[in-house]
Amino acid sequence: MTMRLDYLSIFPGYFDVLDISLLGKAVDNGLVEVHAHDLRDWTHDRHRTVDDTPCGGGAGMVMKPDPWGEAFDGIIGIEPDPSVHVIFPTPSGIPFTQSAAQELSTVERVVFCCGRYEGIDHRVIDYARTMWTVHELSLGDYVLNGGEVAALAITEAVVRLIPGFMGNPESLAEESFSPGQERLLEYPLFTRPVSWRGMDVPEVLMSGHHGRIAEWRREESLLLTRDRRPDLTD
Ligand SMILES: N#Cc1c(-c2ccc3cc[nH]c3c2)n[nH]c1N
Repeated sequence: MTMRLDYLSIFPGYFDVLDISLLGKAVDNGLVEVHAHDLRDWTHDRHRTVDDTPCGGGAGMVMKPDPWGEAFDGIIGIEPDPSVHVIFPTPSGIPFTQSAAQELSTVERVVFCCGRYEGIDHRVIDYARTMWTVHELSLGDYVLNGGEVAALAITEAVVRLIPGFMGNPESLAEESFSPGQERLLEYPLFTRPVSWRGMDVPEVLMSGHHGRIAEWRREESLLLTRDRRPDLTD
């Protein structure tokens, strides 16, 4: 399966980075197909206007619905298709989680709508919900200036789960938040040299005793999770 990823933004250059590193390899291997679009290509005035003042007053500007609608028509089409997943990164969205990444990794087409200013006219989201499967997702409780960075983070979390992307799929199984990990944070990692600036790798990890190593790692995960993410232990 090839996953097609579209990005709608007034800063499409943000997505040039998708041509490098592992993601670039996924593109070369035909696992993903990436298309970034400049929302201003669907404006018709001299200034290529995409924003206007908010109805009801308030600070900042709101993204006009017209360019989004015409971009949808051009990029996705005018017929409803629930197999297309449209993602609106937004601070008011549902927290993005590993399980959401897992679900999205099986989808064939994802369109990211990256807002700027104070956000996008709500009718754009309402319209998208009549046509496609819509996800309003938040990366976390902090404020970004737009949806592009969130779209990149969601992309990386999703694409790495596509079968065939990771050289060694077993490495996915032990990561924090992986299914079956009891929602435990990953244990501390070490590699050579065994001694570095007066600090040694824990002896148990050099013992070759797999049972004790597994026990040490689980205990470390439990301690870390209890200390940093007690919410995961509920
Ligand atoms: N996802 C997400 C976000 C955002 C975000 C997303 C889109 C826009 C458009 C204008 N400002 C934005 C902030 N802030 N914090 C998050 N976790």
